[in-house]
Amino acid sequence: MDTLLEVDGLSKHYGGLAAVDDVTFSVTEGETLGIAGPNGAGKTTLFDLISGHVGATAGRVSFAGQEIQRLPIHRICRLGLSRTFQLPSVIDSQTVFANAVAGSHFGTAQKARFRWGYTPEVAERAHEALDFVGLSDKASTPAGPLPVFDKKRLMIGQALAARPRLLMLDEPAGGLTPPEVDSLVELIGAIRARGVTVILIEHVMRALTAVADRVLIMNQGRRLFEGTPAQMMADPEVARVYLGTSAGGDHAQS
Ligand SMILES: Nc1ncnc2c1ncn2[C@@H]1O[C@H](COP(=O)(O)OP(=O)(O)OP(=O)(O)O)[C@@H](O)[C@H]1O
Repeated sequence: MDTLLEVDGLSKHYGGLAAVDDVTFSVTEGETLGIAGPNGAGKTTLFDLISGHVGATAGRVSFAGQEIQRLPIHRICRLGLSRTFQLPSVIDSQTVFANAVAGSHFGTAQKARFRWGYTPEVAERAHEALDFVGLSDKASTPAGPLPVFDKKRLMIGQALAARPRLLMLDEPAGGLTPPEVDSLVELIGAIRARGVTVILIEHVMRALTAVADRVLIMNQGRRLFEGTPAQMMADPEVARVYLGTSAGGDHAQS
């Protein structure tokens, strides 16, 4: 399989703090990579650097053979890389459908040619994405009052409406009940089955080990470990730095 994402020597410094410090890894097309590590390890900053939300201090990000570290967010999205956020970032005042349209439109290269602001193709992608995440029946309801899992699914729907080759999920299982985590694992399995490459940051060990082919553990901005979920669970350094901590230990029970 071909390499889809290549991260090489990527760093982000905030003054004297190296939030991400010389991180190198790659992701193969069709693979699911899990990222975990203690709070403040630099996981979200790593996502922000890859998706273009934050500029790198040093290093290179290559997506489908093209360097993207200096491209604006919408260009990166239109190349086929979309993401979700740790906290549900849906537009509360808009309907579920309008939220999906926003994601679909963001990922579409063509300019809006219709006076109501989106093309039939954009609407079609939005409907299809809502159907896929199981929110079609709520399409015309406002997003604001939705429960957490619905908002998280909507965020995933928005990202999928952009038709990504690579989907990056930031703590999708955070705040969910155990049955919701099961549904999420199923949903990520269905996304994988479509051939979409997935990178997820996840503290909930049950979710991480269920979906990830490979795991990258970060600590203090650096890569601490890379291997299979089984190798991770047996690694003494990962146990010492992450799984043995209250964060990792508590979440491992979830
Ligand atoms: N805009 C910023 N300005 C200054 N420091 C920042 C900024 N963003 C992140 N940091 C710092 O960078 C480090 C890494 O933060 P980051 O949010 O990437 O960690 P994380 O691994 O995602 O943590 P968590 O699991 O708690 O979400 C932390 O020390 C954080 O305080």
